[in-house]
Amino acid sequence: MWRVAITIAGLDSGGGAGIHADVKTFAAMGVHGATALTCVTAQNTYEVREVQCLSPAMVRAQILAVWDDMGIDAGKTGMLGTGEIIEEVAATVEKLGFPLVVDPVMVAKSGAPLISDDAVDVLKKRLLPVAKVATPNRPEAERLTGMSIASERDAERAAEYIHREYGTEVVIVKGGHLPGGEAVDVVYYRGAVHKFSTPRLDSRATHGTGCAYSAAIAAGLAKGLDPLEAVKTAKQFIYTAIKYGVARGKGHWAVNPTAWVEIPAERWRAVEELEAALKLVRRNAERLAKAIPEVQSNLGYVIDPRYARDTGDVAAVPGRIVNYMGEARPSGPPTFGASSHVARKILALASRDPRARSAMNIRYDPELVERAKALGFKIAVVDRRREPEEVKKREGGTMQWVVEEALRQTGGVAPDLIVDLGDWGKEPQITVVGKTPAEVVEKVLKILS
Ligand SMILES: Cc1ncc(COP(=O)(O)OP(=O)(O)O)c(N)n1
Ligand SMILES: Cc1ncsc1CCOP(=O)(O)O
Repeated sequence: MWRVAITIAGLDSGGGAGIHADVKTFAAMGVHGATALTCVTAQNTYEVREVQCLSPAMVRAQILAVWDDMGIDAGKTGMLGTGEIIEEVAATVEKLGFPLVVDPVMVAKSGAPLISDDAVDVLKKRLLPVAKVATPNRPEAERLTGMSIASERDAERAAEYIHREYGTEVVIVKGGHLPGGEAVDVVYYRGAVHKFSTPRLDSRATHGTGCAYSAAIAAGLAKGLDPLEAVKTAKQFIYTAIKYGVARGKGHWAVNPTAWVEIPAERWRAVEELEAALKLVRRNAERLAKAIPEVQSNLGYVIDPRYARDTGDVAAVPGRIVNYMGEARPSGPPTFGASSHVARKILALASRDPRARSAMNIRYDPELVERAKALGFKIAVVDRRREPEEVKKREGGTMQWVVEEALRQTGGVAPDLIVDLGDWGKEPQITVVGKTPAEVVEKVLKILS
């Protein structure tokens, strides 16, 4: 059954925080996202320029319009703007009774206030008592408790205080603003303290973190998860959203809630496409056997370069494509991390030209190069004997150097072929490059015909 979660929050015109972050999160977590907009902000990754809030009655009307039609399984609040809006939201949620996650948003990452000073008191006295979960960060918890928080122990005390003083059932003091190699969230729930941690990411993409995290918890509650299960999943979710943030803008880049579903989808797609290309290899096994070098061949395909970090993100053939009794034969099914050489070349290529996501190494033969030339393929020729000694010594440096040399010749656009003339003890070979593995195999077949 479809579950419905509502975000009662502000709009960030830059799309990084507020209702954009929340609705993306709801979608990625598989619940239907509804919204009750509180305020519009003219905002980007580095500043809030203007703020205009709706009337409390209009906020209530949005919540009721959703409630009267679909019902609401859980909700969350973000930027509420004014004390009057907070009053109205608290009264409405109290009446309807759905579980509410309160992200007590006070200040934007860029430093602009998102709630009036007098409203903080209303938030404490009216909204926190009707909330099931509250997710203050360190400065917000300090403002709600009047305590100074410098350690995990302080965070525990603050969480317990918020529960005791305001009656919120589950209080999470987030660890993002505390020092340490791990980001530890301290959760007070039913008289006990629980901790959830992930490695601290040194990332510029933190705009919208609190929004997406609280939305992920609300999505979990909407699905009927126990609060601790919801927090555990939300913690992994926000780690991924920060790690694969939206690298655009001059300030704090936006978190990327869609990474949660886009990365698994990308990995699935890469394997499917590689499998199809390997079928093409099997159908042309005799012809392709002539292209297999001494070191054997591999055919790799990297996931969308926005998400590619290392060779674990490149699907290839474990045990390579071998020449078995005059037939090209893939030794195993497409697997991530199965290639080192070809994968490193692909990573270097795709980081410069995102369309170049697949490659296959084949035997060097001047005749094949001539045929490729006649076909109009773009060719770069790299003499590895010119590779600087310090690059040779660096683990994995050679593949990167070969690609950089090739791209230097083609003005940064990936060529169809990189001809590597080899070195002492290094077999010369040709790397055929393309957008997809099927395109690469087609190119190899054309050169061989
Ligand atoms: C409209 C709107 N709502 C909330 C915020 C807060 O987002 P951010 O500045 O990224 O802070 P965290 O929520 O991540 O702690 C905002 N800027 N705009
Ligand atoms: C050994 C070697 N050297 C350059 S390509 C190649 C074969 C494919 O290697 P990998 O399976 O690591 O991609």
